[in-house]
Amino acid sequence: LVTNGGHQDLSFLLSFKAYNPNNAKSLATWVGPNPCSGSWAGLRCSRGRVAGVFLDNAGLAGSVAPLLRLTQLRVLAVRGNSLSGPLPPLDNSTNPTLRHLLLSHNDLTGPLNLSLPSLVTLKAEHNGFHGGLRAVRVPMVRRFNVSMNMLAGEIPGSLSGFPSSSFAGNLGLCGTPLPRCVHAFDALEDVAQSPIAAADISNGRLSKFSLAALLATGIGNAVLITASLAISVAMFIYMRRKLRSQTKDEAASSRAGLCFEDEDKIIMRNTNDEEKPCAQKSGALVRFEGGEELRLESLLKASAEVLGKGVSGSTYKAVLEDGIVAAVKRLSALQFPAGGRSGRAFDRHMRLVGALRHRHVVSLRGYCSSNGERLLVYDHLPNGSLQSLLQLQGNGERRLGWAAKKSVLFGAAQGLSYIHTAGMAHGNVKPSNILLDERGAACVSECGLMSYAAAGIVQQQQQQQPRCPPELMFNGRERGGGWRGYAAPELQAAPGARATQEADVYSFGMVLLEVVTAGKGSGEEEEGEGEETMGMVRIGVLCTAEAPEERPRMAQVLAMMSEFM
Ligand SMILES: Nc1ncnc2c1ncn2[C@@H]1O[C@H](COP(=O)(O)OP(=O)(O)OP(=O)(O)O)[C@@H](O)[C@H]1O
Repeated sequence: LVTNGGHQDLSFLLSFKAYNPNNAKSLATWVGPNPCSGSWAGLRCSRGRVAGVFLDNAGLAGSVAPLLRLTQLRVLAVRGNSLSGPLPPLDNSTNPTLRHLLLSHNDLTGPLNLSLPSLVTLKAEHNGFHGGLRAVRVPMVRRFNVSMNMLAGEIPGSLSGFPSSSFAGNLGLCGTPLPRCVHAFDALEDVAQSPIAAADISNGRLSKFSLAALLATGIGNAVLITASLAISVAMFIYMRRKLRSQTKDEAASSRAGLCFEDEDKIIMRNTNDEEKPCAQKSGALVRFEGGEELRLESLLKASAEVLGKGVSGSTYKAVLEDGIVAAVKRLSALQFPAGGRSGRAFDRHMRLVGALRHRHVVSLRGYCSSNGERLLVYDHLPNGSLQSLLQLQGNGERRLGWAAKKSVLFGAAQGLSYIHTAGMAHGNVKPSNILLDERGAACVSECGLMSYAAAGIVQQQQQQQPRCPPELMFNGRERGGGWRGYAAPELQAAPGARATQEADVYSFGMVLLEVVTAGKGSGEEEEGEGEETMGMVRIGVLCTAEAPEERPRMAQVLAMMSEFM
Protein backbone atom coordinates (compact mmCIF):
# COMPACT_ATOMS: atom_id res chain seq x y z
CA LEU A 1 0.00 0.00 0.00
CA VAL A 2 1.52 3.25 -1.08
CA THR A 3 -0.08 6.09 0.78
CA ASN A 4 0.80 9.77 0.83
CA GLY A 5 3.39 9.05 3.45
CA GLY A 6 4.92 6.23 1.39
CA HIS A 7 4.62 2.46 1.64
CA GLN A 8 3.75 1.40 5.17
CA ASP A 9 6.60 -1.11 5.38
CA LEU A 10 9.26 1.03 3.74
CA SER A 11 10.83 2.72 6.75
CA PHE A 12 11.34 -0.57 8.65
CA LEU A 13 12.98 -2.22 5.68
CA LEU A 14 15.26 0.74 5.15
CA SER A 15 16.19 0.78 8.86
CA PHE A 16 17.21 -2.84 8.51
CA LYS A 17 19.14 -2.12 5.35
CA ALA A 18 20.99 0.69 7.11
CA TYR A 19 22.74 -1.84 9.34
CA ASN A 20 24.46 -3.22 6.28
CA PRO A 21 25.75 -0.21 4.35
CA ASN A 22 28.94 -1.84 3.09
CA ASN A 23 27.86 -5.38 2.79
CA ALA A 24 24.44 -4.98 1.33
CA LYS A 25 24.85 -7.07 -1.77
CA SER A 26 21.83 -9.11 -0.88
CA LEU A 27 19.89 -5.94 -0.23
CA ALA A 28 21.14 -4.07 -3.30
CA THR A 29 17.74 -4.37 -4.91
CA TRP A 30 16.07 -2.67 -1.98
CA VAL A 31 15.65 0.67 -3.69
CA GLY A 32 12.62 2.67 -4.73
CA PRO A 33 9.45 3.60 -2.95
CA ASN A 34 7.58 0.31 -3.14
CA PRO A 35 8.98 -2.87 -1.54
CA CYS A 36 6.13 -4.81 -3.14
CA SER A 37 6.99 -3.75 -6.67
CA GLY A 38 8.46 -7.20 -7.23
CA SER A 39 12.05 -6.04 -7.57
CA TRP A 40 13.05 -6.17 -3.90
CA ALA A 41 14.90 -9.44 -3.40
CA GLY A 42 13.93 -11.73 -0.55
CA LEU A 43 10.50 -10.25 0.02
CA ARG A 44 7.09 -11.75 -0.56
CA CYS A 45 4.06 -9.53 -0.51
CA SER A 46 0.42 -10.22 -0.01
CA ARG A 47 -2.22 -7.62 -0.74
CA GLY A 48 0.44 -4.98 -1.15
CA ARG A 49 2.11 -5.60 2.23
CA VAL A 50 5.30 -7.43 3.08
CA ALA A 51 4.26 -10.87 4.29
CA GLY A 52 7.51 -12.77 4.02
CA VAL A 53 11.21 -11.97 4.40
CA PHE A 54 13.46 -14.73 3.09
CA LEU A 55 17.09 -13.77 3.67
CA ASP A 56 18.82 -16.94 4.76
CA ASN A 57 22.61 -17.02 4.45
CA ALA A 58 22.68 -13.50 3.06
CA GLY A 59 25.72 -12.20 4.96
CA LEU A 60 23.65 -9.76 6.97
CA ALA A 61 24.48 -8.04 10.24
CA GLY A 62 22.65 -5.72 12.61
CA SER A 63 19.41 -6.01 14.51
CA VAL A 64 16.44 -7.98 13.35
CA ALA A 65 14.09 -5.71 15.31
CA PRO A 66 13.04 -3.46 12.39
CA LEU A 67 11.88 -6.49 10.40
CA LEU A 68 9.70 -7.53 13.29
CA ARG A 69 7.89 -4.23 13.05
CA LEU A 70 6.39 -5.26 9.70
CA THR A 71 2.84 -5.66 10.90
CA GLN A 72 1.65 -8.07 8.19
CA LEU A 73 4.68 -10.33 8.38
CA ARG A 74 3.92 -14.05 8.32
CA VAL A 75 7.35 -15.55 7.70
CA LEU A 76 10.72 -14.23 8.81
CA ALA A 77 13.53 -16.46 7.60
CA VAL A 78 16.97 -14.98 8.33
CA ARG A 79 19.01 -18.07 9.17
CA GLY A 80 22.76 -18.26 8.84
CA ASN A 81 23.55 -14.55 9.08
CA SER A 82 25.42 -12.51 11.69
CA LEU A 83 22.44 -10.71 13.13
CA SER A 84 22.95 -9.56 16.67
CA GLY A 85 21.28 -7.85 19.59
CA PRO A 86 18.06 -8.79 21.35
CA LEU A 87 14.67 -9.66 19.98
CA PRO A 88 11.96 -7.23 21.03
CA PRO A 89 9.10 -8.77 23.01
CA LEU A 90 6.62 -10.14 20.50
CA ASP A 91 2.94 -10.66 21.03
CA ASN A 92 -0.32 -10.65 19.15
CA SER A 93 -0.59 -6.88 19.20
CA THR A 94 2.86 -6.35 17.69
CA ASN A 95 2.92 -9.32 15.32
CA PRO A 96 -0.61 -10.59 14.75
CA THR A 97 0.15 -12.49 11.56
CA LEU A 98 3.53 -13.99 12.38
CA ARG A 99 3.55 -17.76 11.80
CA HIS A 100 7.15 -18.73 11.13
CA LEU A 101 10.18 -17.28 12.87
CA LEU A 102 13.42 -18.74 11.60
CA LEU A 103 16.40 -17.18 13.31
CA SER A 104 18.86 -20.05 13.57
CA HIS A 105 22.63 -19.58 13.30
CA ASN A 106 22.98 -15.90 14.16
CA ASP A 107 24.43 -13.99 17.10
CA LEU A 108 21.15 -12.93 18.65
CA THR A 109 21.10 -12.36 22.38
CA GLY A 110 18.75 -11.35 25.14
CA PRO A 111 15.75 -13.12 26.57
CA LEU A 112 13.07 -14.86 24.54
CA ASN A 113 9.85 -13.06 25.28
CA LEU A 114 7.23 -14.35 22.86
CA SER A 115 3.52 -14.61 23.36
CA LEU A 116 2.26 -15.60 19.94
CA PRO A 117 -0.80 -17.86 19.96
CA SER A 118 -0.60 -18.62 16.25
CA LEU A 119 3.12 -19.12 15.82
CA VAL A 120 3.77 -22.41 14.03
CA THR A 121 7.54 -22.45 13.73
CA LEU A 122 10.19 -21.15 16.09
CA LYS A 123 13.73 -21.94 15.08
CA ALA A 124 16.21 -20.11 17.25
CA GLU A 125 19.04 -22.60 17.61
CA HIS A 126 22.69 -21.56 17.54
CA ASN A 127 22.34 -18.06 18.95
CA GLY A 128 23.14 -16.45 22.24
CA PHE A 129 19.67 -16.20 23.75
CA HIS A 130 19.69 -16.30 27.50
CA GLY A 131 17.18 -16.46 30.31
CA GLY A 132 14.49 -19.07 30.65
CA LEU A 133 11.61 -20.31 28.58
CA ARG A 134 8.90 -19.16 30.95
CA ALA A 135 8.05 -16.21 28.71
CA VAL A 136 7.78 -18.34 25.57
CA ARG A 137 4.06 -18.82 25.09
CA VAL A 138 3.47 -20.38 21.71
CA PRO A 139 0.61 -22.87 22.10
CA MET A 140 0.29 -23.67 18.40
CA VAL A 141 3.95 -24.15 17.67
CA ARG A 142 4.71 -27.31 15.72
CA ARG A 143 8.37 -26.89 15.00
CA PHE A 144 10.51 -25.67 17.82
CA ASN A 145 14.23 -25.55 18.38
CA VAL A 146 16.20 -23.45 20.85
CA SER A 147 19.22 -25.70 21.11
CA MET A 148 22.73 -24.26 21.41
CA ASN A 149 21.89 -21.05 23.23
CA MET A 150 22.56 -19.77 26.74
CA LEU A 151 19.17 -20.70 28.11
CA ALA A 152 18.63 -21.97 31.61
CA GLY A 153 15.84 -23.06 33.90
CA GLU A 154 12.92 -25.42 33.72
CA ILE A 155 11.30 -26.27 30.39
CA PRO A 156 7.61 -25.36 30.66
CA GLY A 157 5.08 -28.16 30.26
CA SER A 158 3.72 -26.59 27.07
CA LEU A 159 7.06 -27.25 25.35
CA SER A 160 7.97 -30.53 26.98
CA GLY A 161 6.53 -32.59 24.13
CA PHE A 162 9.39 -31.59 21.82
CA PRO A 163 12.42 -33.88 21.65
CA SER A 164 15.54 -33.25 23.70
CA SER A 165 17.38 -32.18 20.55
CA SER A 166 15.18 -29.06 20.54
CA PHE A 167 16.78 -27.97 23.84
CA ALA A 168 20.25 -29.51 23.77
CA GLY A 169 23.46 -27.54 24.24
CA ASN A 170 22.12 -24.83 26.51
CA LEU A 171 23.58 -23.46 29.65
CA GLY A 172 21.18 -25.03 32.07
CA LEU A 173 17.82 -26.10 30.70
CA CYS A 174 16.25 -28.91 32.61
CA GLY A 175 13.02 -30.86 33.02
CA THR A 176 11.22 -33.03 30.47
CA PRO A 177 12.50 -33.96 27.91
CA LEU A 178 15.90 -33.19 29.49
CA PRO A 179 16.96 -34.51 32.90
CA ARG A 180 15.13 -33.41 36.00
CA CYS A 181 15.87 -29.93 37.37
CA VAL A 182 18.02 -29.41 40.40
CA HIS A 183 17.70 -26.33 42.55
CA ALA A 184 20.89 -24.65 41.37
CA PHE A 185 19.67 -24.38 37.80
CA ASP A 186 16.53 -22.52 38.85
CA ALA A 187 18.70 -19.94 40.52
CA LEU A 188 20.87 -19.80 37.46
CA GLU A 189 17.84 -18.99 35.33
CA ASP A 190 17.04 -16.03 37.53
CA VAL A 191 20.60 -14.83 37.21
CA ALA A 192 20.68 -15.43 33.50
CA GLN A 193 17.50 -13.34 33.09
CA SER A 194 19.59 -10.34 34.07
CA PRO A 195 21.13 -8.86 30.93
CA ILE A 196 24.23 -7.79 32.80
CA ALA A 197 24.80 -11.19 34.26
CA ALA A 198 24.16 -12.80 30.93
CA ALA A 199 26.62 -10.50 29.22
CA ASP A 200 29.15 -11.52 31.81
CA ILE A 201 28.39 -15.16 31.22
CA SER A 202 28.65 -14.83 27.48
CA ASN A 203 31.93 -12.99 27.88
CA GLY A 204 33.22 -16.05 29.57
CA ARG A 205 33.40 -14.84 33.14
CA LEU A 206 31.17 -14.79 36.15
CA SER A 207 31.71 -11.27 37.47
CA LYS A 208 31.18 -9.94 40.92
CA PHE A 209 27.80 -8.71 39.81
CA SER A 210 26.61 -12.05 38.67
CA LEU A 211 28.06 -13.67 41.76
CA ALA A 212 26.19 -11.12 43.82
CA ALA A 213 23.09 -11.96 41.90
CA LEU A 214 23.73 -15.62 42.54
CA LEU A 215 24.06 -14.86 46.22
CA ALA A 216 20.89 -12.80 46.11
CA THR A 217 18.98 -15.68 44.60
CA GLY A 218 19.62 -17.81 47.59
CA ILE A 219 22.38 -20.16 46.64
CA GLY A 220 25.20 -17.91 47.78
CA ASN A 221 25.92 -20.20 50.68
CA ALA A 222 26.78 -22.91 48.22
CA VAL A 223 30.21 -21.60 47.27
CA LEU A 224 31.07 -24.97 45.88
CA ILE A 225 28.10 -24.93 43.56
CA THR A 226 29.01 -21.45 42.33
CA ALA A 227 32.57 -22.44 41.63
CA SER A 228 31.56 -25.53 39.75
CA LEU A 229 28.99 -23.54 37.83
CA ALA A 230 31.67 -21.04 36.84
CA ILE A 231 33.83 -23.86 35.52
CA SER A 232 30.89 -25.42 33.70
CA VAL A 233 29.97 -22.08 32.18
CA ALA A 234 33.50 -21.49 30.97
CA MET A 235 33.67 -24.96 29.45
CA PHE A 236 30.24 -24.58 27.99
CA ILE A 237 31.13 -21.29 26.30
CA TYR A 238 34.33 -22.71 24.92
CA MET A 239 32.62 -25.78 23.47
CA ARG A 240 29.70 -23.80 22.20
CA ARG A 241 31.85 -21.24 20.38
CA LYS A 242 33.80 -24.05 18.78
CA LEU A 243 30.65 -25.83 17.70
CA ARG A 244 29.01 -22.67 16.47
CA SER A 245 31.88 -21.74 14.21
CA GLN A 246 31.77 -25.24 12.73
CA THR A 247 28.02 -25.35 12.23
CA LYS A 248 27.90 -21.84 10.86
CA ASP A 249 30.23 -22.91 8.08
CA GLU A 250 28.03 -25.91 7.45
CA ALA A 251 24.94 -23.75 7.43
CA ALA A 252 26.47 -21.31 5.01
CA SER A 253 27.35 -24.09 2.62
CA SER A 254 23.84 -25.51 2.51
CA ARG A 255 21.78 -23.47 0.14
CA ALA A 256 18.68 -23.54 -1.98
CA GLY A 257 16.81 -26.51 -3.25
CA LEU A 258 13.96 -28.56 -2.13
CA CYS A 259 11.42 -27.37 0.34
CA PHE A 260 9.75 -30.63 1.17
CA GLU A 261 12.29 -32.15 3.46
CA ASP A 262 11.36 -34.36 6.30
CA GLU A 263 11.61 -32.63 9.67
CA ASP A 264 12.54 -29.10 8.61
CA LYS A 265 9.91 -28.87 5.98
CA ILE A 266 10.54 -25.28 5.11
CA ILE A 267 14.29 -25.35 5.35
CA MET A 268 16.05 -25.11 2.04
CA ARG A 269 18.52 -27.94 1.94
CA ASN A 270 21.41 -28.95 -0.13
CA THR A 271 19.85 -31.51 -2.37
CA ASN A 272 20.65 -33.41 -5.45
CA ASP A 273 18.06 -34.65 -7.87
CA GLU A 274 18.02 -38.11 -6.35
CA GLU A 275 16.60 -36.71 -3.15
CA LYS A 276 13.84 -34.67 -4.71
CA PRO A 277 10.42 -36.22 -4.58
CA CYS A 278 8.99 -36.87 -7.98
CA ALA A 279 12.27 -35.83 -9.60
CA GLN A 280 12.94 -39.17 -11.16
CA LYS A 281 10.79 -38.67 -14.18
CA SER A 282 10.67 -35.27 -15.78
CA GLY A 283 7.07 -35.87 -16.86
CA ALA A 284 5.98 -37.07 -13.45
CA LEU A 285 3.68 -34.12 -12.86
CA VAL A 286 0.21 -34.79 -14.19
CA ARG A 287 -1.68 -31.58 -14.74
CA PHE A 288 -5.38 -30.96 -14.85
CA GLU A 289 -7.53 -28.13 -16.12
CA GLY A 290 -6.34 -24.85 -14.65
CA GLY A 291 -2.98 -26.34 -13.67
CA GLU A 292 -1.41 -26.12 -17.11
CA GLU A 293 1.11 -23.57 -15.88
CA LEU A 294 2.50 -25.86 -13.20
CA ARG A 295 6.08 -26.96 -13.68
CA LEU A 296 7.63 -29.63 -11.52
CA GLU A 297 10.91 -27.78 -11.31
CA SER A 298 9.33 -24.57 -10.02
CA LEU A 299 7.13 -26.54 -7.68
CA LEU A 300 10.15 -28.17 -6.08
CA LYS A 301 11.93 -24.83 -5.79
CA ALA A 302 8.93 -23.03 -4.33
CA SER A 303 9.18 -21.50 -0.91
CA ALA A 304 6.88 -23.48 1.30
CA GLU A 305 5.10 -22.76 4.51
CA VAL A 306 3.57 -25.53 6.55
CA LEU A 307 -0.20 -25.27 6.75
CA GLY A 308 -0.64 -28.30 8.91
CA LYS A 309 -0.19 -31.95 9.30
CA GLY A 310 -2.94 -34.52 9.31
CA VAL A 311 -3.13 -38.26 9.36
CA SER A 312 -2.91 -38.46 5.60
CA GLY A 313 0.18 -36.28 5.30
CA SER A 314 1.35 -32.70 5.51
CA THR A 315 0.04 -29.73 3.59
CA TYR A 316 2.13 -26.77 2.52
CA LYS A 317 1.40 -23.43 1.04
CA ALA A 318 3.82 -23.15 -1.83
CA VAL A 319 4.65 -19.87 -3.52
CA LEU A 320 6.11 -20.62 -6.90
CA GLU A 321 8.64 -18.44 -8.69
CA ASP A 322 6.01 -17.09 -11.02
CA GLY A 323 3.79 -16.05 -8.16
CA ILE A 324 1.37 -18.97 -8.34
CA VAL A 325 0.26 -19.96 -4.89
CA ALA A 326 -0.73 -23.57 -4.38
CA ALA A 327 -1.47 -25.93 -1.54
CA VAL A 328 0.68 -29.01 -1.83
CA LYS A 329 -0.21 -32.13 0.05
CA ARG A 330 2.59 -34.58 0.61
CA LEU A 331 0.94 -37.88 1.32
CA SER A 332 2.27 -39.83 4.23
CA ALA A 333 4.28 -42.78 3.01
CA LEU A 334 2.99 -44.71 6.00
CA GLN A 335 -0.66 -44.20 5.17
CA PHE A 336 -0.22 -44.32 1.42
CA PRO A 337 2.47 -46.93 0.89
CA ALA A 338 3.71 -46.94 -2.67
CA GLY A 339 3.39 -50.67 -2.99
CA GLY A 340 0.04 -50.82 -1.21
CA ARG A 341 -2.13 -50.23 -4.19
CA SER A 342 -1.02 -50.23 -7.74
CA GLY A 343 0.31 -46.99 -9.13
CA ARG A 344 -2.06 -47.30 -12.05
CA ALA A 345 -5.11 -47.50 -9.80
CA PHE A 346 -3.88 -44.42 -7.94
CA ASP A 347 -3.42 -42.61 -11.25
CA ARG A 348 -6.91 -43.57 -12.38
CA HIS A 349 -8.37 -42.33 -9.14
CA MET A 350 -6.46 -39.05 -9.21
CA ARG A 351 -7.62 -38.40 -12.75
CA LEU A 352 -11.23 -38.73 -11.63
CA VAL A 353 -10.64 -36.34 -8.75
CA GLY A 354 -8.73 -33.96 -11.04
CA ALA A 355 -11.75 -33.74 -13.29
CA LEU A 356 -14.04 -32.46 -10.54
CA ARG A 357 -14.78 -28.77 -10.95
CA HIS A 358 -17.34 -27.05 -8.77
CA ARG A 359 -17.41 -23.76 -6.93
CA HIS A 360 -17.74 -25.60 -3.62
CA VAL A 361 -15.01 -28.19 -4.24
CA VAL A 362 -11.30 -27.37 -3.98
CA SER A 363 -9.75 -28.09 -7.37
CA LEU A 364 -6.94 -30.57 -7.73
CA ARG A 365 -4.66 -28.98 -10.34
CA GLY A 366 -2.05 -31.67 -10.59
CA TYR A 367 -0.23 -34.45 -8.82
CA CYS A 368 2.95 -36.35 -9.04
CA SER A 369 3.59 -39.87 -7.96
CA SER A 370 7.04 -41.27 -8.26
CA ASN A 371 9.59 -43.16 -6.27
CA GLY A 372 7.18 -43.74 -3.41
CA GLU A 373 6.49 -40.03 -3.09
CA ARG A 374 3.10 -38.51 -3.75
CA LEU A 375 2.43 -34.80 -4.00
CA LEU A 376 -1.01 -33.40 -4.73
CA VAL A 377 -1.35 -29.80 -5.89
CA TYR A 378 -4.56 -27.99 -4.99
CA ASP A 379 -5.73 -24.42 -5.23
CA HIS A 380 -4.69 -22.62 -2.10
CA LEU A 381 -7.66 -21.21 -0.22
CA PRO A 382 -6.59 -18.25 1.86
CA ASN A 383 -9.27 -18.02 4.51
CA GLY A 384 -8.62 -21.04 6.65
CA SER A 385 -10.94 -23.89 7.39
CA LEU A 386 -14.19 -24.46 9.19
CA GLN A 387 -12.11 -26.03 11.93
CA SER A 388 -10.20 -22.80 12.51
CA LEU A 389 -13.49 -20.87 12.55
CA LEU A 390 -14.88 -23.22 15.17
CA GLN A 391 -11.71 -22.89 17.21
CA LEU A 392 -11.90 -19.11 17.12
CA GLN A 393 -15.53 -19.31 18.16
CA GLY A 394 -14.62 -21.71 20.96
CA ASN A 395 -11.89 -19.37 22.22
CA GLY A 396 -14.30 -16.46 22.14
CA GLU A 397 -12.12 -14.69 19.56
CA ARG A 398 -14.74 -14.62 16.84
CA ARG A 399 -18.45 -15.15 16.71
CA LEU A 400 -19.80 -17.30 13.93
CA GLY A 401 -23.17 -15.74 13.18
CA TRP A 402 -26.17 -17.77 12.14
CA ALA A 403 -26.06 -16.54 8.52
CA ALA A 404 -22.39 -17.48 8.28
CA LYS A 405 -23.04 -20.91 9.76
CA LYS A 406 -25.80 -21.60 7.26
CA SER A 407 -23.74 -20.35 4.36
CA VAL A 408 -20.76 -22.56 5.25
CA LEU A 409 -22.97 -25.62 5.73
CA PHE A 410 -24.94 -25.01 2.57
CA GLY A 411 -21.76 -24.51 0.53
CA ALA A 412 -20.25 -27.71 1.90
CA ALA A 413 -23.48 -29.60 1.23
CA GLN A 414 -23.47 -28.40 -2.38
CA GLY A 415 -19.88 -29.49 -2.86
CA LEU A 416 -20.51 -32.88 -1.35
CA SER A 417 -23.69 -33.40 -3.33
CA TYR A 418 -21.76 -32.63 -6.52
CA ILE A 419 -19.08 -35.17 -5.61
CA HIS A 420 -21.78 -37.78 -5.05
CA THR A 421 -23.47 -36.90 -8.31
CA ALA A 422 -20.13 -37.54 -10.00
CA GLY A 423 -20.34 -41.07 -8.58
CA MET A 424 -17.63 -40.67 -5.94
CA ALA A 425 -17.44 -40.69 -2.16
CA HIS A 426 -15.37 -38.13 -0.26
CA GLY A 427 -14.29 -40.37 2.60
CA ASN A 428 -13.06 -37.77 5.07
CA VAL A 429 -15.66 -35.09 5.66
CA LYS A 430 -14.64 -33.03 8.67
CA PRO A 431 -14.19 -29.34 9.52
CA SER A 432 -10.50 -29.16 8.54
CA ASN A 433 -11.46 -30.38 5.07
CA ILE A 434 -14.01 -27.63 4.59
CA LEU A 435 -12.04 -24.59 3.50
CA LEU A 436 -13.03 -21.01 2.87
CA ASP A 437 -12.12 -19.32 -0.38
CA GLU A 438 -11.37 -15.65 -0.93
CA ARG A 439 -15.05 -14.80 -0.83
CA GLY A 440 -15.61 -16.82 2.28
CA ALA A 441 -17.46 -19.56 0.38
CA ALA A 442 -17.08 -23.06 1.78
CA CYS A 443 -15.28 -25.60 -0.40
CA VAL A 444 -14.83 -29.28 0.24
CA SER A 445 -11.23 -30.43 -0.06
CA GLU A 446 -9.37 -33.71 -0.33
CA CYS A 447 -12.05 -35.66 -2.04
CA GLY A 448 -11.43 -39.37 -2.30
CA LEU A 449 -8.04 -39.55 -0.61
CA MET A 450 -9.13 -41.95 2.06
CA SER A 451 -9.98 -44.62 -0.50
CA TYR A 452 -6.24 -45.03 -0.84
CA ALA A 453 -5.19 -44.86 2.75
CA ALA A 454 -3.73 -47.90 4.43
CA ALA A 455 -6.05 -49.87 6.67
CA GLY A 456 -6.07 -48.46 10.16
CA ILE A 457 -6.06 -44.82 9.20
CA VAL A 458 -9.69 -44.42 10.22
CA GLN A 459 -8.85 -45.78 13.64
CA GLN A 460 -5.95 -43.40 13.92
CA GLN A 461 -8.16 -40.51 12.89
CA GLN A 462 -10.59 -41.39 15.60
CA GLN A 463 -7.84 -41.24 18.18
CA GLN A 464 -6.92 -37.77 16.99
CA GLN A 465 -10.43 -36.44 17.01
CA PRO A 466 -11.76 -34.43 19.89
CA ARG A 467 -13.95 -35.71 22.64
CA CYS A 468 -17.59 -34.83 22.48
CA PRO A 469 -17.98 -31.07 22.85
CA PRO A 470 -20.46 -30.04 25.55
CA GLU A 471 -22.89 -28.71 22.95
CA LEU A 472 -23.44 -32.22 21.65
CA MET A 473 -24.24 -33.70 25.02
CA PHE A 474 -27.87 -34.59 25.40
CA ASN A 475 -29.11 -34.87 29.00
CA GLY A 476 -25.52 -35.27 30.10
CA ARG A 477 -24.96 -38.19 27.74
CA GLU A 478 -23.08 -38.09 24.52
CA ARG A 479 -25.26 -38.47 21.47
CA GLY A 480 -25.95 -42.05 20.49
CA GLY A 481 -24.19 -43.38 23.55
CA GLY A 482 -20.65 -42.36 22.60
CA TRP A 483 -18.63 -39.83 20.65
CA ARG A 484 -17.44 -41.20 17.39
CA GLY A 485 -15.80 -38.25 15.74
CA TYR A 486 -16.96 -37.66 12.21
CA ALA A 487 -16.55 -41.14 10.76
CA ALA A 488 -19.63 -43.29 10.33
CA PRO A 489 -20.04 -46.20 12.77
CA GLU A 490 -19.83 -48.79 10.00
CA LEU A 491 -16.37 -47.47 9.04
CA GLN A 492 -15.18 -47.54 12.61
CA ALA A 493 -16.38 -51.08 13.02
CA ALA A 494 -14.38 -52.19 9.99
CA PRO A 495 -11.13 -50.22 9.76
CA GLY A 496 -9.93 -50.14 6.18
CA ALA A 497 -13.46 -50.41 4.81
CA ARG A 498 -14.13 -48.36 1.69
CA ALA A 499 -15.66 -44.93 2.02
CA THR A 500 -19.27 -44.69 0.91
CA GLN A 501 -21.64 -41.88 0.13
CA GLU A 502 -23.78 -42.95 3.09
CA ALA A 503 -20.78 -42.60 5.38
CA ASP A 504 -20.17 -39.10 3.95
CA VAL A 505 -23.74 -38.16 4.82
CA TYR A 506 -23.15 -39.30 8.39
CA SER A 507 -19.95 -37.23 8.64
CA PHE A 508 -21.68 -34.23 7.15
CA GLY A 509 -24.45 -34.62 9.73
CA MET A 510 -21.91 -34.59 12.53
CA VAL A 511 -20.28 -31.45 11.13
CA LEU A 512 -23.70 -29.85 10.75
CA LEU A 513 -24.62 -30.56 14.36
CA GLU A 514 -21.31 -29.23 15.58
CA VAL A 515 -21.63 -26.00 13.60
CA VAL A 516 -25.28 -25.41 14.41
CA THR A 517 -24.74 -25.87 18.13
CA ALA A 518 -21.41 -24.02 18.33
CA GLY A 519 -21.59 -21.10 20.74
CA LYS A 520 -25.17 -21.90 21.73
CA GLY A 521 -26.16 -20.60 25.10
CA SER A 522 -24.30 -17.31 24.69
CA GLY A 523 -27.70 -15.60 24.54
CA GLU A 524 -26.87 -13.81 21.29
CA GLU A 525 -29.49 -15.26 18.99
CA GLU A 526 -30.41 -13.71 15.68
CA GLU A 527 -34.00 -13.30 14.59
CA GLY A 528 -35.58 -16.56 13.47
CA GLU A 529 -32.50 -18.48 14.53
CA GLY A 530 -34.22 -20.61 17.15
CA GLU A 531 -36.73 -22.13 14.76
CA GLU A 532 -34.21 -22.65 12.00
CA THR A 533 -31.77 -24.20 14.46
CA MET A 534 -34.34 -26.84 15.33
CA GLY A 535 -34.93 -27.54 11.65
CA MET A 536 -31.20 -27.91 11.01
CA VAL A 537 -30.72 -30.12 14.04
CA ARG A 538 -33.47 -32.38 12.67
CA ILE A 539 -31.54 -32.68 9.40
CA GLY A 540 -28.38 -33.47 11.35
CA VAL A 541 -30.16 -36.19 13.29
CA LEU A 542 -31.48 -37.75 10.08
CA CYS A 543 -27.98 -37.73 8.56
CA THR A 544 -26.46 -39.41 11.58
CA ALA A 545 -28.83 -42.35 11.68
CA GLU A 546 -27.03 -45.46 12.86
CA ALA A 547 -28.06 -47.53 9.85
CA PRO A 548 -26.56 -46.28 6.58
CA GLU A 549 -29.70 -47.11 4.58
CA GLU A 550 -31.80 -44.86 6.81
CA ARG A 551 -29.76 -41.78 6.02
CA PRO A 552 -30.97 -39.36 3.32
CA ARG A 553 -29.01 -38.86 0.10
CA MET A 554 -26.93 -35.70 -0.10
CA ALA A 555 -29.28 -34.26 -2.75
CA GLN A 556 -32.14 -34.65 -0.29
CA VAL A 557 -30.13 -33.03 2.48
CA LEU A 558 -29.50 -30.11 0.19
CA ALA A 559 -33.20 -29.80 -0.64
CA MET A 560 -34.11 -29.84 3.08
CA MET A 561 -31.47 -27.26 3.89
CA SER A 562 -32.52 -24.93 1.12
CA GLU A 563 -35.71 -24.19 3.06
CA PHE A 564 -33.62 -22.23 5.51
CA MET A 565 -31.47 -20.41 3.00
N1 LIG B 1 -6.05 -26.20 -0.39
C1 LIG B 1 -5.80 -25.68 0.79
N2 LIG B 1 -5.72 -24.36 0.97
C2 LIG B 1 -5.48 -23.84 2.20
N3 LIG B 1 -5.33 -24.57 3.32
C3 LIG B 1 -5.40 -25.90 3.20
C4 LIG B 1 -5.62 -26.53 1.95
N4 LIG B 1 -5.65 -27.88 2.15
C5 LIG B 1 -5.46 -28.07 3.45
N5 LIG B 1 -5.30 -26.89 4.09
C6 LIG B 1 -5.08 -26.71 5.53
O1 LIG B 1 -3.89 -27.34 5.87
C7 LIG B 1 -4.00 -27.91 7.17
C8 LIG B 1 -3.57 -29.35 7.09
O2 LIG B 1 -4.45 -30.05 6.25
P1 LIG B 1 -4.33 -31.59 6.05
O3 LIG B 1 -5.37 -31.95 5.07
O4 LIG B 1 -2.94 -31.94 5.73
O5 LIG B 1 -4.66 -32.17 7.47
P2 LIG B 1 -6.04 -32.42 8.15
O6 LIG B 1 -7.18 -31.94 7.28
O7 LIG B 1 -5.95 -31.85 9.51
O8 LIG B 1 -6.07 -34.01 8.28
P3 LIG B 1 -6.21 -35.13 7.16
O9 LIG B 1 -4.85 -35.59 6.83
O10 LIG B 1 -7.03 -36.17 7.81
O11 LIG B 1 -6.93 -34.53 5.96
C9 LIG B 1 -5.45 -27.77 7.60
O12 LIG B 1 -5.54 -26.70 8.50
C10 LIG B 1 -6.16 -27.42 6.34
O13 LIG B 1 -7.28 -26.61 6.62
